Amino acid sequence: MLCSAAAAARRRSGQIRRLLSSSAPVAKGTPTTILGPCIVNKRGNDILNDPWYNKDTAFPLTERDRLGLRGLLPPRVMCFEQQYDRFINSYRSLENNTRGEPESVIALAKWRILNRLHDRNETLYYRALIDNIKDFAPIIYTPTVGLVCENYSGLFRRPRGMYFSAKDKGEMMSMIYNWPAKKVDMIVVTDGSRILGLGDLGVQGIGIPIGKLDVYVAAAGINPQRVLPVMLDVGTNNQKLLEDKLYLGLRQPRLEGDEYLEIIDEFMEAVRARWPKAVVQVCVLCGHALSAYSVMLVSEEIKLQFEDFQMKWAFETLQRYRNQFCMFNDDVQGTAGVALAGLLSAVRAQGRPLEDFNKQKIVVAGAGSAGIGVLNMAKQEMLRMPGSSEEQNQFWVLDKDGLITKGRKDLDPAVARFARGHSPNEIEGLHEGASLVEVVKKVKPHVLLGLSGVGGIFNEEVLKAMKESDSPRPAIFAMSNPTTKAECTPEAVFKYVGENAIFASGSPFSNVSLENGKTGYVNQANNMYLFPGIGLGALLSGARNISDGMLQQAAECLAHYMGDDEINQGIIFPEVASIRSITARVGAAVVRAAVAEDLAEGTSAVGAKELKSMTEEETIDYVARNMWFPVYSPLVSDK
Ligand SMILES: NC(=O)c1ccc[n+]([C@@H]2O[C@H](COP(=O)([O-])OP(=O)(O)OC[C@H]3O[C@@H](n4cnc5c(N)ncnc54)[C@H](O)[C@@H]3O)[C@@H](O)[C@H]2O)c1
Ligand SMILES: O=C(O)C[C@H](O)C(=O)O
Ligand SMILES: [Mg+2]
Repeated sequence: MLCSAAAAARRRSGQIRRLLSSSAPVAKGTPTTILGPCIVNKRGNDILNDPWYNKDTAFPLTERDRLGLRGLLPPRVMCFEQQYDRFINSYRSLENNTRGEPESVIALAKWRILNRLHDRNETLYYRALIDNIKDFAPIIYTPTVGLVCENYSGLFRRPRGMYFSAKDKGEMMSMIYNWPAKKVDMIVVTDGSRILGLGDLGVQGIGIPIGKLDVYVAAAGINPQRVLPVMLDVGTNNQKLLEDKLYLGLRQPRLEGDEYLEIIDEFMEAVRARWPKAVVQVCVLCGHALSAYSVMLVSEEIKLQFEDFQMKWAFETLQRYRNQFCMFNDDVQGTAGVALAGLLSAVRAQGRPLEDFNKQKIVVAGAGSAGIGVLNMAKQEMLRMPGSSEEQNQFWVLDKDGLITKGRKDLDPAVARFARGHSPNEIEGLHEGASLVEVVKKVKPHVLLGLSGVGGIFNEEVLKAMKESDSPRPAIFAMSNPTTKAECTPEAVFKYVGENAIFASGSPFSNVSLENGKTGYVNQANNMYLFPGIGLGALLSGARNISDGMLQQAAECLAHYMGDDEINQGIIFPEVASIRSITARVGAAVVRAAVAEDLAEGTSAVGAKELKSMTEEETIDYVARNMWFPVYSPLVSDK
């Protein structure tokens, strides 16, 4: 049926077709597109209340008749495009009606309207999200997701995802079967202990896995029926929450040590028991509405993303599970790749060859899970450059106690490699615990990178010192989230460091209009540019583990995505709007790295041999074609 909003709709479907590049030849070995109707077992209100099947007013008359929907909906049948326009219009009028109100009020109002749609009609929700990712990402993801987590117990209306608590010890193996979906491709799990830069938010941290998985669907086309957000509630040390009458989590201090690990171990084993390799098989037609463009993803092994665990558990769980499960820690590994891409772009922006990366002086504020992850990956990259050695230390790392030197008492082994000084007393004119401004003044770094979780620490004095950087294009990465925790604003950077500065932040900021009429570009250095591609690449390669090589290739892919012209202007990361195309490339880079390392076991649809025979372009095409795309599918057979 053609609807009256025809012109806009046609334009949009043209864009969608191009996005899917369905005219491109199918890569050799690509699984065939599955067409044809899926049959739903439900009837009547059970369908209307199931966001996966629900089409609201768009159920055609035949489906209304045969699914017991007649009389449960107003008589007029709307088409998808009309519903879409109606939703976008109401979203825009909300924007108009809330003008002038505090930002947090507007952001939460926007989140509510999107969340209601998510709860009601997933097809429409994900289509709106994909088409408007630049506008909606800051609502369903960073920074608004932080506000949602802070207020989660009050905002809670309907559950989403699974909750395993310390009280469920011994029960998880059976609980995992309460999850209704037979197949799960991607799990994002948190224990809520370090939510963005907001600290321990206990059970309220569930908002993060939900937001990350929304990005997985929008950016990587992971089938939303096969994602599982998980909260492991082992208590909280947040006194305010423990005293909050509305708090929905366990009212007890966090478990520590073996008690903690026993909970995580039990959850991991439950996941393995429910979705082991043998159980997951090729499924040609199953009971959910596949889009006509979709290709079935055949998950061989579940992929797990660990998110927002406090540092000690982030590293411990990564070491504990990375060889046994197909998992990665986004804050340690995803962030590292994004930061590395930014660091390499900063070298290019200076007009220097990439080999000069090992001559960059880099000051890092924050030696936590993200900071250490970045340092390790950057060091690994430097060691690949000619003339590098383990002894050469290009990093100055600060934590809450200032510059970290070899003289630091109880030096954390993870950071020892980057501590300054050959001996406790010889620290190049700086001292243990030196302040950020002292370090920047003395070192004149090429890059100042913040992963401290402390807003505003790149203050006027620090930024003015960065103006004296040895780089013609000093780079400032204020990567802490959410917005209030950013180490500085772009306005301050372009004012105090100058118009040549390169700026990137973890949370989104607007470009800055400079006094000379030029634009000061703001880049978003957020792991959202990598984790969807890492997850999708791992899934499609059928890799059992996610290796350093796969992560390295993902980062390099992102680093090379931008052209020289853009880099010269200070644009070092792509537009969020192009996230599907970036993710296709990153995913392909991950698949190819897995193949090169002999880790790719392939899937039931595309075997290891076929993956191996694909060219780079064919791999990108293969990844892009395996992205789920939301369209209504017939729910009754017309045969
Ligand atoms: N942009 C992204 O993609 C991205 C990815 C991961 C983490 N992050 C953000 O990075 C921040 C840190 O995350 P994390 O997991 O490393 O946290 P963490 O708690 O593990 O580490 C924080 C570190 O910052 C240090 N610190 C505290 N105050 C400081 C100060 N005044 N000066 C210098 N260092 C200071 C702490 O000592 C600690 O080493 C969070 O805000 C998080 O949201 C951003
Ligand atoms: O969630 C984000 O926006 C990025 C990152 O994972 C973080 O913890 O800050
Ligand atoms: Mg995170």
